[in-house]
Amino acid sequence: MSRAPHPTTVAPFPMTRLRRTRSSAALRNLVRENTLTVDDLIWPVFVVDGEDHEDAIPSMPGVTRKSVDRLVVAAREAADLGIPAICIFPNTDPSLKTEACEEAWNPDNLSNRAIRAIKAAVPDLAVMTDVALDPYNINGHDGIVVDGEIVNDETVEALVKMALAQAEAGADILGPSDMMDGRIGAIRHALEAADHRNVTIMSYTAKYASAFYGPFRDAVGASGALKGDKKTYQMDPANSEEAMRLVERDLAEGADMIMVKPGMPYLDICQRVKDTFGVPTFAYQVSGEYAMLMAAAENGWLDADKVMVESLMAFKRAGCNGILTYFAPRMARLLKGL
Ligand SMILES: NCc1[nH]cc(CCC(=O)O)c1CC(=O)O
Repeated sequence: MSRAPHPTTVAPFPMTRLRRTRSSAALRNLVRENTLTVDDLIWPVFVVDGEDHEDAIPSMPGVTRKSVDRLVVAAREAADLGIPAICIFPNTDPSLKTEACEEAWNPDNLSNRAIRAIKAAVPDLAVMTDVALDPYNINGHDGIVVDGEIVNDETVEALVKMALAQAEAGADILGPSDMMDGRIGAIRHALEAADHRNVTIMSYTAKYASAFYGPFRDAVGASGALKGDKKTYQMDPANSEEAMRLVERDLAEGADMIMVKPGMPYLDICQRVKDTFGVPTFAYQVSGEYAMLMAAAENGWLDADKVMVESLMAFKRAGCNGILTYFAPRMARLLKGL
């Protein structure tokens, strides 16, 4: 992954034939610049109330919402495959959604129950969370809405309570995905004050206002609630300089890891972040990217395994340390030859 300066010493043809090192699998293996391993994978999962229950998400073929008991089984399987981390997203009962989003910091909410159950059963698997109010918000927004405005500072106070409850439940990685200003610093201070010194923060730093989140919003049941769009807090897809400022800001506030989201349409941002800051950098291959590849595969237009491998390798080439991907178990199985 080290990037040499562009070579100026290439001998002219035919002394140099760049095809030579492509001429056999053995040579290709020798000169390969990047590798994809199971250590690169974080598996996003959906949890729902109930027992021994699982429902399909039509826009995400092969992905299901699972009750906590089933999620624990899936988490154990993921750990057995060598997947280092799982990321939990709750499908909250609509009756629990309010304007103030109090369910977000209920120590016994669905997400916190799932964290506890997984950490008890599979302690070595890192558990990541989503820190944002949308699963609990009657408005479907990531922040508290007052007179039509998504209010920043009140939201940050709520996010701090939510983050602390997740840390108490045993989360290893907190993932603030809300895009409010000042939330990383506020969460970091609160974690230190509560002696959660080793809880890490992977900030959704460059999170764009994207149309690729559609299937996810179906999966967590937020599509119906959301009025309007998220453009006053998520980034404009036209911007790259702004992403650099956000990364610098989040690092200064105490983020341990940086995320770019969505993934495939934003590989330039991944590469820029890694080249500029050299910090642990992750990409989220989001629901719409997964849906797009799987829909084509189900039509027989693309080979699912091949586009999975190629799309995930692209993140490594761009400099990412890892990828949140719904393909995680499938990719892990393929890597193991299963
Ligand atoms: N805080 C919400 C959140 N956390 C992760 C995703 C999207 C993930 C995906 O599409 O796979 C979203 C949706 C949104 O911002 O509307």
